[in-house]
Amino acid sequence: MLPPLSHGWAYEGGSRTGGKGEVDAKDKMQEKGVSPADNSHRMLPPLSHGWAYEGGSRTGGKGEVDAKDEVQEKGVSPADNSHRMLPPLSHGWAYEGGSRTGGKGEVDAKDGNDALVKSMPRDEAHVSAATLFAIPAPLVARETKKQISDCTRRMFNFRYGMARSNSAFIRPFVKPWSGGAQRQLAAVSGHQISMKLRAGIVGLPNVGKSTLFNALTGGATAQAANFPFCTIEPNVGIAEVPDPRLLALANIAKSESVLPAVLEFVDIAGLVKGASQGEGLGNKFLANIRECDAIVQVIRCFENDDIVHVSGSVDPERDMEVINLELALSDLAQVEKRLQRALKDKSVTQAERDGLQKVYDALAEGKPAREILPFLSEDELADVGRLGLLTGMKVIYAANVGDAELAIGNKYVDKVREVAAKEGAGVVLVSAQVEAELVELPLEDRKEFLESLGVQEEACGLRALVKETYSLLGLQTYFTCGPKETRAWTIKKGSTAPQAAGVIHSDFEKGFIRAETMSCEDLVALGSEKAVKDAGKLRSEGKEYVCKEGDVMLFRFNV
Ligand SMILES: Nc1ncnc2c1ncn2[C@@H]1O[C@H](COP(=O)(O)OP(=O)(O)OP(=O)(O)O)[C@@H](O)[C@H]1O
Ligand SMILES: [Mg+2]
Repeated sequence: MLPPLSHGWAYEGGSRTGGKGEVDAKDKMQEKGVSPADNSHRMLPPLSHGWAYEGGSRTGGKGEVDAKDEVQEKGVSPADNSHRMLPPLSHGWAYEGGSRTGGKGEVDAKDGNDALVKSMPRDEAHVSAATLFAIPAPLVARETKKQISDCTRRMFNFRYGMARSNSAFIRPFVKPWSGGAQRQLAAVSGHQISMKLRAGIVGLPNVGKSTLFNALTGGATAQAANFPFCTIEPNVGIAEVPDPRLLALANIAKSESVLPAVLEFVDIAGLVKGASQGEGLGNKFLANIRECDAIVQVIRCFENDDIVHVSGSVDPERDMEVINLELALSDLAQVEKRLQRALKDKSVTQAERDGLQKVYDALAEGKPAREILPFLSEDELADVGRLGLLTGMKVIYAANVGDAELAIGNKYVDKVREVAAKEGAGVVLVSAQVEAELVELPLEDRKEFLESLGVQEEACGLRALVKETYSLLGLQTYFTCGPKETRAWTIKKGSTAPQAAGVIHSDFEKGFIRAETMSCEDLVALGSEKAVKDAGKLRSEGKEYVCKEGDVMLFRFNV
């Protein structure tokens, strides 16, 4: 029986029913096919506000809870959250928890207007609004499925989950709503949207994935500890793309706020040999990685007898092979299943079947899908392209070394480089351990700490990893810069000025006239827009202009 709450609960996915149900009861829980008595194991904490439970909770199912008054966040007292007061909606809201930096949300609104609620004062938002207000785009009201065009200052409903990391420890995590086919994600702050892409972190158990994830996302969302299968439920978090140019620009414009570009990372359970046959846990969560745009494969390259290696020794080549094989087998199973269905399904075209067959053949020969996908026609790709094949994604190998080796690497890293070179994949040297220590330090001390390790900030670690992911995904940055904010925007390489404008708002693209453009380097070197103009380096670019990395742009548009 549930505690007598004055607001509703929603349950979904039945541990007992096997089906889905939803409850919205004032004081009594009703669930399809489950009598209240059966639910005694579902007792929830007697809170005056809501929680949501998700797979791995004591229900084993999914749920979401509406809160009325305010939201309680793990480790943060309600007083601290006064700025997160929930709006008096008939429909409730839950907020991001665990870390203030991670997660992305869901617009929970009856219609677009319902989603328009109180904004969070900047000074209280310990991280940029970009990270807090990260939501799938285009914004869609959940119930009406209508697109919401005005994204101004909304609060978002974050689903909570309870992950059981081991038998003794239960912690909340943030579960994203991936919005079905809306793969293109965006971060929202104020009235602006920027493109956000996702990278999935995979690797053997206990190699440092969660440690790296936490450092990347600047929080402690994922439990990281020295035992294999520490992570069970996937963690999702947003990493700000570090860019020293932002601060330099913000200083010039005396901007009130600075908003970096963001990338999203997903941390899943470790994969082991035989995962595709159900060994271990990771395979279950590969589905989360299928929604990603790229893969970061963490390879253990540090020696430490205290940290268990599931295979008993450090051997990057073997480890890479195990992981890549499991990814390929998982893809093979996926394509095979789909192919069988497609053969019976009359709505699937012959070209689509051919596409599936070609990919199946390549995978069966031990080739990654990325080798064959570029050779398929658009029609052939239509079906297989939706499968989110893991071996079809670009990979970055993150060679995780001990702190002393971050500057120069070691023999294991050389091995990773050798294998990666054959595949044409990138390698980034990181030390999850160093990164975990770095995020604890105040900004001004980080550089010094890295210098003590003989490391140049940009050359390795998270910055390099994010940068590499960025370039792997074919992305580049441009800036908008003014007294209100300085902001980095993500665009695909080769984007034209109107396309770049469209990342901010579709109206900017539609009504594009010109873009006042200067290079970030010029602006920083000359110190003001006026100086850039006087030096004849402020350009007025038109519709055909292909943006360059680091352009600072001001769009003139007319709608
Ligand atoms: N570069 C490193 N040097 C030394 N120790 C490290 C390094 N990276 C990670 N570790 C340690 O390895 C252990 C495992 O880390 P973590 O929990 O992040 O691994 P994981 O890959 O997420 O594991 P799982 O698959 O079980 O979830 C932790 O104790 C962590 O501190
Ligand atoms: Mg982990």
